[in-house]
Amino acid sequence: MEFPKLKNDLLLRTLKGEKVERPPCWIMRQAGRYLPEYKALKGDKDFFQLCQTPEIAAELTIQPVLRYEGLIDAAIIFSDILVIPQALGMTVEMIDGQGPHFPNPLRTTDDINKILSYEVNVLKDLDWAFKALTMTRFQLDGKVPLFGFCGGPWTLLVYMAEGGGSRLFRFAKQLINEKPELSLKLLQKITDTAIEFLAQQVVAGAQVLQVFESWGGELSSMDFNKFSLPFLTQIVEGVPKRLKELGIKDHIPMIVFAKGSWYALDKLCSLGYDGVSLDWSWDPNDAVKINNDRCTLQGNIDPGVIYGSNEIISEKVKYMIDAFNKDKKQYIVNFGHGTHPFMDTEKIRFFLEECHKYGSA
Ligand SMILES: Cc1c2[nH]c(c1CCC(=O)O)Cc1[nH]c(c(CCC(=O)O)c1C)Cc1[nH]c(c(CCC(=O)O)c1C)Cc1[nH]c(c(C)c1CCC(=O)O)C2
Repeated sequence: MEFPKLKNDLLLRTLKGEKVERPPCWIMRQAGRYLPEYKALKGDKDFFQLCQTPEIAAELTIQPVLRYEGLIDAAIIFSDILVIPQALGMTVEMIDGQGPHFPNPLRTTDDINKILSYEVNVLKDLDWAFKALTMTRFQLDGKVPLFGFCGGPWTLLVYMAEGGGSRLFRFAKQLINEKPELSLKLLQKITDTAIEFLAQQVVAGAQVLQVFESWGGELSSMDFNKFSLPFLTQIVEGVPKRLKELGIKDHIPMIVFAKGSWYALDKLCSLGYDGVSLDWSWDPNDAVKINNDRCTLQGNIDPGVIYGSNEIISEKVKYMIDAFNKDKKQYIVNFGHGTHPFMDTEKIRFFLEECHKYGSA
C-alpha cells in the first residue's frame, strides 16, 4: 500500500538512536474519556463497537493529535489489549464506568484446553482492527507516526483468568502456581497470536509497536523470568521474522512497557526492543544508568502531576527531562501510565508545552 509521506519522524529517529532536536512526546491513553470530544462521540455506544467501526476508531485516534496539534508526536490506534482474548474465542464486555468483564473466565483445565485447541484466524477475526489502522494511517496524512499495540501475554492471561480487573490476582496466581506447565502453554498460544496480530498491524499501516505488560509488577522477579520475559522475547524476535515473510523489509521499532517490573529493567533493556517504557517508580537517573545507552527510554512522570499547579508540573517536567535527555537522544516523553478520566485537557496541554520548552532547551 502507498501511504501518505510521514512529515514528523521525530519519534522514529529517536528510536533509531539519532540525536534529535527535542524528545518526542505522546501519552499513554491519550485518546479516551478525559476528552470531551471522545465522550460526545461515544455517547452510550458500546466500547468494542467503537473499536470495531473503522471510521469511529480513526476519528478517536486522531482526536488528541488535532486537539494538541504540534505538541503530540505519535498517534496510537483506538482499540484495546483485550481483542486478543476475543480472537481466542472469549467473550469480553466493557461495562461503562467499571471496565472489562469476561462472563466465562478461564478457571479449569478444560477451559484452558478449549483455548489451546481453538483455531485462531487473526486476519479474519480482527479484520476490523486492520481496516481501522489503514483508514487512520490515511486520515493522519503523515502528521505523526501511528502505533499499533497488543497486551503482554502475562497481562492477557491475568484478564482471561480473573475475568476482569483484580486486586488479589487470585485466579491468575492460582493458575501459574497450581498448573505451571498448562499456564506456559496458554502463554504460548497468546504469544503466537500476539506475534501474528502485531505483524499484521504493520501490514495494515502501523509504523511502531508497543507491548503493554501492564500487570508485570504483580509477578515476583523469579516468576517474571518464567511467565513474562520469555514471551516478551519471543514477541520481539518473532515479529520481525513474520514481517520478513510478509514482505516487509523495513525495521519496525518496538517498545515494551512492563509496569511495576523494576527488578527486570536491566534484562528488558537487552531483549532487543528499541524502547523500554518506564512507570513512575523509577528515578530517571537510576534508569539511565542501568540502561547505559542500550535502547531508548520512554516515560515516566506520574500522571497524577496533572492534578497539580503549573509550578509543580514545570518542576517535575524539568527534573524528568534533565535526567533522561542529557545526551539529546534515546528519550521519549510519556506518562508512567495512562491518563485518568478526570484530567483537565488544558493541564495536559500545559504539560506538553512544558515538555517542548524544556526538551528544546
Ligand atoms: C490494561 C489495558 C487495557 N487496555 C489497554 C491496557 C494497557 C495500558 C494500561 O495499562 O492502561 C490499552 C488501551 N486501551 C485503549 C487504548 C487506545 C487508546 C489510547 O491509548 O489512547 C489502549 C492503548 C482504549 C480504552 N480502553 C478502555 C477505555 C475506556 C472506555 C470507556 O469507558 O469509554 C479506552 C478509551 C477500557 C479499558 N481497557 C482495559 C481496562 C482495564 C479498561 C477499563 C478501565 C480504564 O478505562 O482504564 C484494559
